Amino acid sequence: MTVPFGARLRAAMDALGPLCVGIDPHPSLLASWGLSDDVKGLEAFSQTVGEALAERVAVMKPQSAFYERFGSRGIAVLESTIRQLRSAGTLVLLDVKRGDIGSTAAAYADAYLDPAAPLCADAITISPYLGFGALRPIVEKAQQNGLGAFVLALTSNPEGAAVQRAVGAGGKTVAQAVIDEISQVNQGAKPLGDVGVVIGATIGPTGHDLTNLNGPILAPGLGAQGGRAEDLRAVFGDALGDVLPSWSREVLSAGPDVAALRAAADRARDVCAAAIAVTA
Ligand SMILES: O=C(O)c1cc(=O)[nH]c(=O)n1[C@@H]1O[C@H](COP(=O)(O)O)[C@@H](O)[C@H]1O
Repeated sequence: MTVPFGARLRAAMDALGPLCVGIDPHPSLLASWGLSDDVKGLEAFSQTVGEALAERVAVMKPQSAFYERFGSRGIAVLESTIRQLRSAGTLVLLDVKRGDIGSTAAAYADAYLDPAAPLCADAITISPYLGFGALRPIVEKAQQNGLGAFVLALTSNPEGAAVQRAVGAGGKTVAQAVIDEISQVNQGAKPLGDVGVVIGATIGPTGHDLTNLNGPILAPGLGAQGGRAEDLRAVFGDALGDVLPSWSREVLSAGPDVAALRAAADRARDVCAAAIAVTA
């Protein structure tokens, strides 16, 4: 029987600590690693990050945009990166931020959440701003296949607030309505539901209610965007135990040395684990 994504994620976080490392091969990082800004550089970067961190961190999150830059050859590198990480046993969250009308959302589900698809990951990021209901085909496909999805709720960028914190007819913010929809999907799942939210570590206290979420919370924005582990408690309160802090540039800039990358990831994990433990 397929083990659901939420259970696999909980086990990975318990075994390896609360850490997601993003694979974001920015041109500036390729340059600082001494790599060329081309497919060969992209491939070397991805392989080194995988070699350094696969099996050591709970989740790795390749950012699709940096692979798409190079067209089909970049996508081929993304495919092999996902394969390399998954075969090492690391959970792969593919950051593609998809979201469309239902019939097209179903095609995105086929592209990323079907075990037979070349780009199949353990989970993907999705955007609910065409309506949460339009994402159902993605959520259903994920759950059928023991996979997951993380829905953008309160993003780390300052521009997100105008949309996400707007108050709808029921008196709830748009983000709270999204959180509540996810809570329904995750209801009763043990130890954790398969559908997560994305809430930036940078946003400060907002008063959103995560009590019934019963799902993982991806918290990007640490390091390069100014978020700090010490901020997590103010943002997430009692939900801290389900938070998966995510770091990209801050950790990646320690490369290309494998030992230095590992040390940076260990530091990121340890500061977050300590911040989370304070209130546990
Ligand atoms: O979905 C995401 O991962 C995401 C959501 C969000 O609210 N903010 C955010 O920064 N991200 C992603 O997280 C990564 C952050 O990278 P760094 O700023 O280098 O740590 C990028 O790949 C962003 O696309």
